[in-house]
Amino acid sequence: MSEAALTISGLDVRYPGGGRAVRGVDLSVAPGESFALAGESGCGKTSLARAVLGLLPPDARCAGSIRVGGVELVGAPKRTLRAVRGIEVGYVPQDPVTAFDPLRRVGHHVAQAWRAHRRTPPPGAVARLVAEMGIPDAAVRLRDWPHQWSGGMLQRATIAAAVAHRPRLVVADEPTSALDADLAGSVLTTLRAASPSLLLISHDLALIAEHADRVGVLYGGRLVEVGDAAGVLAAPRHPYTAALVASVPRPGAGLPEPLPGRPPAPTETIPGCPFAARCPVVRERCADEVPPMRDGVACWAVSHG
Ligand SMILES: Nc1ncnc2c1ncn2[C@@H]1O[C@H](COP(=O)(O)OP(=O)(O)OP(=O)(O)O)[C@@H](O)[C@H]1O
Repeated sequence: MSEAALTISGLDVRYPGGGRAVRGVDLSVAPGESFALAGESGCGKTSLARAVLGLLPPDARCAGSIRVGGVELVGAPKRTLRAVRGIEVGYVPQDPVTAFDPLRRVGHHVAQAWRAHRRTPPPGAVARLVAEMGIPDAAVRLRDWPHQWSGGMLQRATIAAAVAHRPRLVVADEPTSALDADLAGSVLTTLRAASPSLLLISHDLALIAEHADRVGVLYGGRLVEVGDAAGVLAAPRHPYTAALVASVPRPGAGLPEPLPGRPPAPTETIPGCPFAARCPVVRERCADEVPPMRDGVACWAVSHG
């Protein structure tokens, strides 16, 4: 079997003040795979993505292991993280408009992918790459200013920059949240086709079902369900995933059911299942024992009937 593009084991991310945003997460992304992380706001998706990119704030603490292409990133010196980021791991930001300097031409931004590593883009490479992302007349259009491009075109340019060095993995944190719904699908199709493997952060379950091979659902910093994306979202097994799916409005499906209560704060110490306080099928042991991940679900009610 070929080596995973990304292997995360026992990952914890803590912020000053005791906030534990990610708690003991294990996951891996295979070469060629698109893996999505889903969950409510505050569940730890961005903290996990930033840990992989080596972009956590300096006072954040990371424990456990993150391996990309055999290189351990947790505890690695800044020099190693800089060498990996942009070369082994590409990054597609959330909002393409703010990612561009309005006073620099679009081509300058894409060429930064080389300059950031003290390299010069080979002749024609920037235009070729941007054309591959579906921008017509790329060589000419690269001389435009960012305001002359639409949000969808700019996001395609950031994808071009993210894959310039043929990384093992692309990390994209809500890459379509600033785009119209009709553009989101086509940009994700481009992103997926351009990425050798993809860690996609999104709260849009419909986009995940369509554009990810597997999904991991995070709740209170813990992974509660992992599996085939379309399958998990069509027939969720964890009560939290089921509640998340039921809270999405769907045409012709009546009113969505809002999720009652609030997710736990990262500063809370929760001895058992993080979802216990909101769970419709809660058992006695859920309050005291963290359910282990079994067969893709971390839930006492599912794994013990
Ligand atoms: N720099 C920080 N210092 C302290 N706490 C932080 C910091 N960044 C994030 N947090 C907290 O960690 C928790 C997880 O945040 P994170 O941004 O990773 O979640 P998320 O699922 O990506 O949410 P969103 O979708 O809103 O971005 C939240 O409670 C957040 O307030």
